[in-house]
Amino acid sequence: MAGLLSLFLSVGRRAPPFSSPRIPWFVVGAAMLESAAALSVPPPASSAEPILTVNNIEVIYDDVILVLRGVSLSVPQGEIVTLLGPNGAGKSTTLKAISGLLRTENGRVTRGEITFMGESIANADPETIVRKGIFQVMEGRRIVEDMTVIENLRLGAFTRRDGAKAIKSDLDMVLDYFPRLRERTGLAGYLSGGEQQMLAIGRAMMARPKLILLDEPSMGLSPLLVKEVFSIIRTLNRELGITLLLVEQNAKMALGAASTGYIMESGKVVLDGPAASLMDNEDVKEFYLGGGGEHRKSFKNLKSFKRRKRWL
Ligand SMILES: Nc1ncnc2c1ncn2[C@@H]1O[C@H](COP(=O)(O)OP(=O)(O)OP(=O)(O)O)[C@@H](O)[C@H]1O
Repeated sequence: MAGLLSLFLSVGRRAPPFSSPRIPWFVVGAAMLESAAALSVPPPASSAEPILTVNNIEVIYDDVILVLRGVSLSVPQGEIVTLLGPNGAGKSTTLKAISGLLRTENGRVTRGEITFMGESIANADPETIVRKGIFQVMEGRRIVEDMTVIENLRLGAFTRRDGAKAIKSDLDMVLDYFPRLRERTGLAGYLSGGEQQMLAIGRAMMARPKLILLDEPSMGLSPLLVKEVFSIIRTLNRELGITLLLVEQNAKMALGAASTGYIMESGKVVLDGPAASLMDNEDVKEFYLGGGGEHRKSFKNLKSFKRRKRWL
């Protein structure tokens, strides 16, 4: 089942519409549960109860490549939290550590704890994590291009056991949120980039998630489509109460939608706080909201980073 999950999370991006279906069946290694030390709970980022806490995690790929070093964050129930940072900072790795997809890339959480709705999920298998209510929409959308829109959406419901009627009703609900998709009856490979992103989000909704991990939804989209996708993200959060953890390069859009932001660099969180105050922060403005560009400095040299306490 982890292989099927990997199918639509990991492949399909570059498949031409009429190519033959390729369904790699990942052989996921045995669970490598670490006896993570009991750590204190991070301070709440808002008044809402956290649905997810990541406490001081370390992640290693291929048993040797240390990528995350003591990352902590808290996602309050019903809110949108964003994770920002330059390429290679470890944002996607953080999402994969939460969704369990790390193990499909020979990575694992070697220290720290991840707690979802009070239960430890660090190093659990991806299917178990989907069943608990977390669904990751991977960077690059990863829809299955040689399946139709409806077939892609139905894939999102593959862990559900509540019957065809409930699934059909959710399919209609998703298509109501994405009316553009209702009109697209051909193969998903022919959808525009924005429609593919909508399909990827719609497919996540079909799993009835409590928390969606969304990796760079604005990637490769025109400014108009970015606005449309973010408007849908806000609507899903407001109307369906879905909590979102959003990784983005578009800091302005992400901080505009989120209640809380975390900024990562070189495998660590270097700054965090309410999204509105991050928007007003001079360093964030310089680094992420227009200034800086190619020559931006590192957060690690800032006094505010040096003063920042780690949750331990
Ligand atoms: N499967 C993997 N095996 C080994 N190293 C990896 C793997 N995936 C990512 N890395 C490394 O981990 C580091 C963090 O990568 P990650 O993709 O998490 O960063 P990111 O902040 O999401 O960046 P981007 O915005 O470019 O996706 C990088 O140095 C990357 O090369």
